[in-house]
This record gives sequence, C-alpha cells and structure tokens, in this order.
Amino acid sequence: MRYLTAGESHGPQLTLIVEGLPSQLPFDKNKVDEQLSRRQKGYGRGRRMQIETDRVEILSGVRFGKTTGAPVALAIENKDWAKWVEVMSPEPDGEKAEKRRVSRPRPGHADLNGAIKYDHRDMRDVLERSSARETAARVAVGAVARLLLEECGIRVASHVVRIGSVEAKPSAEWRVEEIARVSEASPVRCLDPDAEKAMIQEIDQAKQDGDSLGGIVEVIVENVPVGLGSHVHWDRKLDARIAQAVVSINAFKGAEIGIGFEAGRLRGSQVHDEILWSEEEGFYRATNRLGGFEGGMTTGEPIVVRGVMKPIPTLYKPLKSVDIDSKESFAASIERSDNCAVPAAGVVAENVVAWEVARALVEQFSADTLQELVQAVQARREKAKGF
Ligand SMILES: Cc1cc2nc3c(=O)[nH]c(=O)nc-3n(C[C@H](O)[C@H](O)[C@H](O)COP(=O)(O)O)c2cc1C
Ligand SMILES: C=C(O[C@@H]1CC(C(=O)O)=C[C@@H](OP(=O)(O)O)[C@H]1O)C(=O)O
Repeated sequence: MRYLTAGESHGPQLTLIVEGLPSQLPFDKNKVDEQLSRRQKGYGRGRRMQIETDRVEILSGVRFGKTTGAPVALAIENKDWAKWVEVMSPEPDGEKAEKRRVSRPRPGHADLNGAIKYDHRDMRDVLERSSARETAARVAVGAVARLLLEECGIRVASHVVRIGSVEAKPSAEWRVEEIARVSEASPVRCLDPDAEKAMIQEIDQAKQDGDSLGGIVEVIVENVPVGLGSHVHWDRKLDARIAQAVVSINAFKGAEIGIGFEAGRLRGSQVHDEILWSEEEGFYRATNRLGGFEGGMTTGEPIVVRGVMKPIPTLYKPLKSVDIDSKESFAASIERSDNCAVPAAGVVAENVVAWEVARALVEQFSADTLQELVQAVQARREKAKGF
C-alpha cells in the first residue's frame, strides 16, 4: 500500500489517495471523520481549529459502503480558504498576494530553507505546504488503515506522557481500550489527572509568556501477529519504518521503541524480555521493554512507540530573524498560531503508526480481498501458537 497527499493550508482542500487497499473492506466514513475530529481537539490549539470542521468527502474507490480494490481518493475541505481565495489563486499576477508577500522567515519553521531551495521570494509558497494542516490528510490515511486493522482485531491508542516540564506517571498495565477511553476524556490526552492539571497550567503560562511548548506522546498497538516486518533487509524492518513515520510528523524530532534511549544506560539483563511458553498462549515475553520488536519483527507483544515534538516555532515572544529583502534583523511577530499541539499530534502519531502496521500486513499476507487478509492473519496467529 502507498499514499500521497496534496494541498495547501489555505487552499481549497487537502486531497489524498490510498492505493493498494484490499477489496470488500467496509468503509465507515464516520470512523474516518471521528479521527479527524480528534485531531482538531486538545488544549493549546489556536483559533484555526474553531474555523475548520474536518470531514472526508469520498471521491473514488468505495461503492455501496465497501472498497472495490481501486485507489481510494478522499478530500478534506479547508473552510478558511474562503478568506484566502485571492491570496491562494493559481492564476498569474496575484496582486493581493504580492502586497501580502511573506519575507520574514520564522526560526524553526521551513520558511527560509524552502525559500532558498525553491527560489521563492514569497515564503507563503513554502509555509502553505510545510504547515501541519497536512497532518489532517495523514490522519485520514491512518483512519482508513485502522478500518483494516480493526477487521484483523488490531487496536491502536495513544496518550501524552510529557508536556514541557510535566511528566505523567507511568501507566504500566493499562490495555489499549482503557488508554483510549481515559486519554479521550482528558483535554491534554493524558492518563494521569495530576499531570493533566500541571500540563494545562504550563500551557497557560507559556501562552501568557508568548511562548510555546513541546512534549512526548506514546502510541500502543495491541494484538499484533508475530513476525510483521523482517530482519532480512533494512527497509523491511517495521520498527524502523514506524520511527520514520513518527519523525516525519511536523515538529517531531525523535522516536523510541519500548524503553528506547533508556536501554543505553542499562545492562542486557535489565533490557531483554525473557521468553516464556504456555499451552494457551504459546510463546510470550515476561516483560515488554523492547516495545514489541526483536529483529525488526513484531514479537506479538504490544508495539510501544514514543515520539518527541519540539515546541511550536511560531512565537508571540519575538525571536531574532532576518528579512530576506532588506537583510535587516527583526523580531518575529505573528497573527495566529497554536502554542501547544502535543495532544493533537498524539492523534497524528497514532494514525501514522496505524498506517505502517496496516501496510506491513498487506505487504506480507495475501490481501486482494479483506477476507483473504483476515484468514492469513488468523493462520499466522495459529502458526505462532502451535510452533
Ligand atoms: C498538529 C500540529 C500543529 C502545529 N501547529 C503549528 C502552529 O500553529 N504554528 C507553527 O508554527 N507550527 C506548528 N506546527 C509545527 C510546524 O508545522 C513544524 O514545526 C514545521 O512544519 C517545521 O518542520 P519541523 O519542525 O519538522 O522542522 C504544528 C505541528 C503539528 C504536528
Ligand atoms: C491548520 C492546522 O494547523 C496549522 C498548522 C500551522 C503550522 O505552521 O504547522 C500553523 C497554523 O496555521 P494557521 O496560520 O492557518 O492557523 C495552524 O493552525 C491544522 O492542524 O489543521
């Protein structure tokens, strides 16, 4: 499976194409819309999220509620476009756009590098596409992948484990359903009520100071069959693909699987998960410190992946930058921005991870139809249990 997204932040719409889905997959549009609406929430978001109501329009690949096997094309409207029609015009000589040219690059955003690379004197031509508005399209892609995962009994959830200086207490034994339910009820998508309060306070304080905040999110995937991904080639290692997917989210600077960087500090006996066996379960691990992966392949234990998001680059508190025309130093000023998007980004992370797991499934098993895939996954589970 593969996908493409297109669309500018203030253009008419985001467009996405998912290619390679099995046929006969029940396509519940409401479930896709639900993921989009989750991404719009979260404490710390700016005014744009009050303007948009993200929903998909199905353009192809679905008929009478099921996928046909053809590429699925979806569109998400940008309601804000109505105010940007002239500035975003594809016609030559946009006078209004010329007057509103962006010549002041924001430190930490794509503005300056993109302008130099693509030879744009109006950095709007960069920022429109580098905007995390695009993550709405990626969430829709992941939501489609989840329809498929659900049919295979695989569940995904996420929660926020850090915002700024506030860290949530670990929630070791929680199952995916509980994580999903509790995080959903929290404005910062956090499982620890004390940390939640402190996170909200820290976001408010940063906003008051004209500053922004980042944090860490954790994604958990449960009921994954053994042996997704492969040790035999670098680009088939599923843990590596997941890390790439997470770091590709706007403002994400790192990913770790299981205990991740902590593993560098500990001894082997404290890191590796002992292998056990029982009649009912077959092989299983006593612990899951390696986050569900050995040799780039799933162990059957939950996949646990964390991603770190840097603070939002657009700041009310001025940071020094240089105007690309006058070459004069200025202190950046802005109109509108999120000041913390970690809770929303957790939803993005959840969905990009879901996509990678679904892609691995379809790549590995016979999957022209949903039924073939479900049978193959079941067969793999039985094989692992009887091994
Ligand atoms: C959900 C989400 C919302 C974001 N909102 C903003 C925002 O309002 N303002 C901003 O400057 N950056 C925002 N960002 C981050 C920028 O998109 C990102 O920093 C930029 O594309 C540069 O890419 P890089 O940080 O990965 O280098 C957001 C990111 C995410 C994931
Ligand atoms: C539009 C979204 O996020 C945007 C991401 C973003 C950025 O620079 O990444 C900047 C802001 O854009 P605007 O200036 O239009 O308010 C955010 O609102 C979204 O998440 O759907």
